[in-house]
Amino acid sequence: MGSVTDSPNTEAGKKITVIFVLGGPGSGKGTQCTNIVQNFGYTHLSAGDLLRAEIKSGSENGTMIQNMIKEGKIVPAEVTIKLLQKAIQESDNEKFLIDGFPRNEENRSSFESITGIVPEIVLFFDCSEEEMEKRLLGRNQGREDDNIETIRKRFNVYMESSLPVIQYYDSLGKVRKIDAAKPIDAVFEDVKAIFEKVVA
Ligand SMILES: Nc1ncnc2c1ncn2[C@@H]1O[C@H](COP(=O)(O)OP(=O)(O)OP(=O)(O)O)[C@@H](O)[C@H]1O
Ligand SMILES: Nc1ccn([C@@H]2O[C@H](COP(=O)(O)O)[C@@H](O)[C@H]2O)c(=O)n1
Ligand SMILES: [Mg+2]
Repeated sequence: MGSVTDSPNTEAGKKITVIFVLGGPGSGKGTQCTNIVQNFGYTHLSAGDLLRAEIKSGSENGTMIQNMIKEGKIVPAEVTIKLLQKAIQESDNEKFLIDGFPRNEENRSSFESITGIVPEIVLFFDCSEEEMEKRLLGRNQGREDDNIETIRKRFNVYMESSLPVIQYYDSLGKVRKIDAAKPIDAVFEDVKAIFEKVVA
């Protein structure tokens, strides 16, 4: 990986299928990715989880990443893309759910120019802010950004920077919008219907 090729989603001779999983903070991206992995054999790469692991690893970028996450800001694309590339290269799988990425225009355009990978489809979990706030405040996973002050900042970043990326993919006909306000099992029924149509 690292350069644009004639066959954009090809890495070391294997065809890579990438699905971006987008939606607001707390819309249920991680929850549904777990279900998709169990049922459809994808590997789940959460950009947020990779960044949190980078902090824990004691990397030189750790303090910068931690400060950005506390403020609900988007880490420079170059950092997140390196983590995603490494995870893709180290995996034996060819099918990836990339959760929480691209989060802004810089994420999107840098990923495309650096990797040449284009998503097969983009899953968009659509949920009201009121419901997402309730879920995040009840999540109880010890995340430093699940407090009301940071949650509000994350919502602002989502509206200003992430929604335009979803709109961009919608203009390309790639977005599959899901009503994420339903109960978890009902959301997964809708997700399944979409995946049954995706060519493996
Ligand atoms: N459909 C749902 N109905 C009710 N609760 C849900 C639903 N989906 C997920 N949850 C719960 O909401 C919380 C947030 O879900 P999850 O971590 O999957 O969201 P996320 O989109 O990955 O959030 P983030 O962007 O912050 O990582 C979790 O506690 C999860 O159990
Ligand atoms: N592409 C991304 C994804 C995430 N971040 C930072 O991580 C925080 C948590 O992300 P989740 O998807 O786990 O909610 C997010 O608020 C950002 O600070 C990022 O910078 N770039
Ligand atoms: Mg998540």
